[in-house]
Amino acid sequence: MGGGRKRRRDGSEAPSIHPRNRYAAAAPDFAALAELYPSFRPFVSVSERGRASVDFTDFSATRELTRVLLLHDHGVNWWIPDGQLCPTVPNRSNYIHWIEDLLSSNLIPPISSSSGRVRGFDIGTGANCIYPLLGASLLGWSFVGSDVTDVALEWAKKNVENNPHLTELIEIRNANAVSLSSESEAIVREPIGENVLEPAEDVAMQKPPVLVGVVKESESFDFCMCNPPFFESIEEAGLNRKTSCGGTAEEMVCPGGELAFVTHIIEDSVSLKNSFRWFTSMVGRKANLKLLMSKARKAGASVVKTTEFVQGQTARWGLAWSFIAPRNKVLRSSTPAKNHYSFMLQGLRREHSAFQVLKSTEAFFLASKLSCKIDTLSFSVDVTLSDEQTEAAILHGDDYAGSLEESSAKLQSVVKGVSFRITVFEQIPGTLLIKGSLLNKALSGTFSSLFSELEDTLRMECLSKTL
Ligand SMILES: C[S@@+](CC[C@H](N)C(=O)[O-])C[C@H]1O[C@@H](n2cnc3c(N)ncnc32)[C@H](O)[C@@H]1O
Repeated sequence: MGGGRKRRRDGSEAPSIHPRNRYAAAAPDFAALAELYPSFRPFVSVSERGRASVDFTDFSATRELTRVLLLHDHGVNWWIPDGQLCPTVPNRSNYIHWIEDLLSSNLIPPISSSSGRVRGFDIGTGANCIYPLLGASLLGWSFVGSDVTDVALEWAKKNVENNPHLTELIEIRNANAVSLSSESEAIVREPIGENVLEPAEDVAMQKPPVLVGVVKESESFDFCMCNPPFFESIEEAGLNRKTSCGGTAEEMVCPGGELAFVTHIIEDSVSLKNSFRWFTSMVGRKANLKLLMSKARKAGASVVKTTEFVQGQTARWGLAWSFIAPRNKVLRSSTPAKNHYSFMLQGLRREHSAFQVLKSTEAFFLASKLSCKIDTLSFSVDVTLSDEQTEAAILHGDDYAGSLEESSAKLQSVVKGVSFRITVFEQIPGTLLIKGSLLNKALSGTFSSLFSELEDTLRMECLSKTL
């Protein structure tokens, strides 16, 4: 997922605009847009060399640019009142295309949808309603967009109604209109994991509903997405003076910041695991991303993926998780099972020594609730699935594509004990080779998907690379 990448000064790969983004080949042509849209003209200045530019520290200029890009390139009529959060169209499109990648990847099987149309849930759609408008106009997806403030709900509805070709596709829902005392709300408020940020979880408990109680019982969605209120205070929100994208306290701030908000989504996702194929959220801090990945795993997610979005001056990540068992990757009669996998980590800094990576590998399997034994002499980690985990992988997972009888017969023949071994080799300083060997052949599907997740996790921790 992602296109060709540039290297940062520290050797890690910088994220790049999604290859299917409308602006991947060429950035918006301000001069041409100013010719076509007189209302945009006052916001465009042309340098002596003839280069047209827009002052991104001017809210009115940013808003007018968004308006003309949505109109010119997407056929969408759009407006927001002064001060509301103003989205940048190319940046927001990257999140939509990443979800498109997740949906089309073979990682997990599709859910059956009655209409055949992709259906998404945008948590906190804002007055700008940007994700439903982009998803519906670019890809024909349908959406429920939720919010809690009067201004967001009023303007999101206006933005939908002003586009009659999209009104059938987008429903705006007031998350506060659901009863907080509903039974479903009580079901979800069981914190996940032990001791990972209890204060944030406590704060999340007092917040308005996010998914549970807002999603109706009979509903199912291909994905949810969210650009959460990132900050704990409006002072923290006001730190980026290089752009003026507006944003009121209600939009940008929530008690506990993004960590509490996304924790709330993860907690809700446990109760709604069968109602969504993918749960996703944007995350603004790398330290939070790591914590949230671990929370999703502790909550029982079977797949956790991340990406880094190109987002101007500020870094932003995408986090996705699912409870659906990963698809069968091997063990079809025509596909021989693969017993060895490997990948390289290059351009590592000193703190990412072979020992540290070995410890991170151990932490990854422990977070996935697997038992493992680290050997610091041979630089290896042996991973063992319990009998129950092995049974679940074979009978309910996708490690075997045969009938129930065949699966049971296979179960009898499974050799119990160490399932696979991960070894870390230092090739040259700054380059590590990670090898995985399957010792219990019955678990090749589980092994291949866990190894691919380990690769994603180590790359994210060590290299800041899109996964
Ligand atoms: C950072 S803004 C994102 C707006 C828009 N999606 C965007 O990307 O520009 C966060 C939004 O979440 C909304 N919000 C806060 N708590 C919420 C909740 N419990 N349920 C739904 N929306 C919520 C806020 O009102 C705000 O509009």
